[in-house]
Amino acid sequence: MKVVKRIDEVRAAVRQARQEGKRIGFVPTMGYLHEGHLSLIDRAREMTDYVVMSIFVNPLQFGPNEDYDRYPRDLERDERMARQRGVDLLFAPDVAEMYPEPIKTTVHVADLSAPLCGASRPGHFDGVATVVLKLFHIVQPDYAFFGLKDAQQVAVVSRMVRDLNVPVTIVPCPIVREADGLAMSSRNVYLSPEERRQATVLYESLQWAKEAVATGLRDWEALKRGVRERIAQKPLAEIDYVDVLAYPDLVPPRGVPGEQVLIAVAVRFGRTRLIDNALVTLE
Ligand SMILES: Nc1ncnc2c1ncn2[C@@H]1O[C@H](COP(=O)(O)OP(=O)(O)OP(=O)(O)O)[C@@H](O)[C@H]1O
Ligand SMILES: CC(C)(CO)[C@@H](O)C(=O)[O-]
Ligand code: BAL
Repeated sequence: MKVVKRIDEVRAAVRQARQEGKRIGFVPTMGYLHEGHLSLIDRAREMTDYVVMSIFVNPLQFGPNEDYDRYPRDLERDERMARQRGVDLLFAPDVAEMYPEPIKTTVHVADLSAPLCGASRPGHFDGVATVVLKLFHIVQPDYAFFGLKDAQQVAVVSRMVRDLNVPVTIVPCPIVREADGLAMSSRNVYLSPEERRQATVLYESLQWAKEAVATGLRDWEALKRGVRERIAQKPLAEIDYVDVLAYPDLVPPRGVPGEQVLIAVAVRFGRTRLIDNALVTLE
């Protein structure tokens, strides 16, 4: 595995791989890798011949009172894990390489950026869309792999790619969970042992909601209430949002057969904000 910090080094390595006839796969991350990230590498290796991973904690997508400064970072460990899992090129730029001057051009994906995490983190998805488009232009991948743990991010990035004719195929990948159901996340390391125990309520309440929809519940307010009540039973949990929206348009569901419905939650435990979701296709 080659590790590079500069954009021109990425371009040279990818040009070479392409000349060798290889299909390019791309896995963008913010690092502090776990099995969720590594599952994206596995998928990329199945579908492509040359896997590029980026590790960049993007300041543009963090609000002023969020955890940019304390976001967990360990590049040495990440390098080891990425190499072991079969990444070909690891791109780990610093902020000055990605943003050499204050950025004047940003990407805003209307409507899809507004609800859910967009409402609690104003400007977040503009920061995500902007850095992802920059990374796509730097790497020029054929396929890019994103986890459905960030289902809204998948919707935003897919729409950006469609609207702006970016020549890349977005591959959404399933959520990887701990044995007790908690979705893997770099932020899980912030949790105290007691918070970690109570955090399983996200998955448990989503499982209940999935089951309720499968057995015919179509009253979305009642569904949200049920999820909220379950989460509220945990004393350390503070709900940010519980929402039910059609996917990927993120509008109120019509409740018709074949429609995909996203049940999404964000919950704070102390200073740690966790997200999780379930996608169900209506019968
Ligand atoms: N548990 C998971 N299962 C599948 N994909 C995941 C999982 N966690 C993260 N990903 C995906 O990995 C990519 C990089 O995400 P990121 O580096 O933000 O990791 P993260 O663990 O989600 O961090 P955080 O939860 O702190 O935002 C994204 O496409 C994200 O959806
Ligand atoms: C896609 C991404 C790497 C952009 O910074 C980030 O939002 C993430 O890790 O999901
Ligand atoms: N996984 C989304 C990155 C963030 O929380 O900023």
